[in-house]
Amino acid sequence: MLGYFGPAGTFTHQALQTVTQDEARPYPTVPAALDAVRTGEVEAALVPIENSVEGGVSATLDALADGERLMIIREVLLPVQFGLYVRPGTDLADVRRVLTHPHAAAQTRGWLAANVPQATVTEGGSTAAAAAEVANPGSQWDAAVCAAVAGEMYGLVPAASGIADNEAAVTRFVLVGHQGAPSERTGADKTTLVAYMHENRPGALLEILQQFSLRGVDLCRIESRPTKTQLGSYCFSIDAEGHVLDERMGEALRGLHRVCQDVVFLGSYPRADEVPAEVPYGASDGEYRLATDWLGTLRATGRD
Ligand SMILES: O=C(O)C(=O)C[C@]1(C(=O)O)C=C[C@@H](O)C=C1
Repeated sequence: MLGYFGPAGTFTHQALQTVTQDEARPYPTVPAALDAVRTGEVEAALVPIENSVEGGVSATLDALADGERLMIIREVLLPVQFGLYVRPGTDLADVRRVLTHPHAAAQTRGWLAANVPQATVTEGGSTAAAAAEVANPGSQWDAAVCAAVAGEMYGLVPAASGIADNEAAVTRFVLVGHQGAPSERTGADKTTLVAYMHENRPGALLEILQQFSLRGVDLCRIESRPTKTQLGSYCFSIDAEGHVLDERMGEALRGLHRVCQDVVFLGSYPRADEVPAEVPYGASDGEYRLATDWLGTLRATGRD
């Protein structure tokens, strides 16, 4: 059984339905969904990790970095569109209190300010949980920012549709399972990790970046997250193009291990867009192996 950030009707639920129709178990928060994987209640869980407008989902980045180790098995991309959903009979002009997920609030901030300037927006739970709450006849909330699927599922009607400030927004979700052998290498892969520096000193971040750039590995995402030990202490959450089985990625990880205090490997898995990695000159597996063989001969015989 799979788990997901729920309840039914969240964008995460919709993303899950693009990969399986099997019954799955909803969890009210991302940490709860990931803990259910840790306890074995579910085999794996789908959670949001990044949005093209709002950036990384901190709850997910932190829950993956902390606690018993988990691994990303695959990723799913979903275009996200929002509507303002109300109980039947409520007009846009009557909307005073709006409830939604923080990422959804951020992606509709401009529209809400322009079209319901009288409303206050409260962030919490998920978009679908907000719809379920608004559906309550005695609810203190007048409207939810959510997907059409969620609005309809909980018996609400749209006071407005297509309210995203950026219509091309896409959210990326990851299916997270137990630590184990990484997913198979496809040639169009991503690797996710968290790098902890030894100490805060000049050039430490540059040193981390150099491990990738020297080996021709492109980064798709890098974000600093607090280590939560003290103010000003940060680690780096990174998505890099390629698989841990790629020679250049292996070299980059070896380099990171030498210069970092800790490197948390969170998986190598196929890219949802299936775009193959661009391997720069001198960075292919064949070229790495030739160089290793050459050095081996040199060391053994002195001949190049
Ligand atoms: O609340 C939901 O529906 C979610 O699936 C979460 C989430 C997010 O965390 O980014 C997913 C997609 C949207 O960007 C807004 C909210």
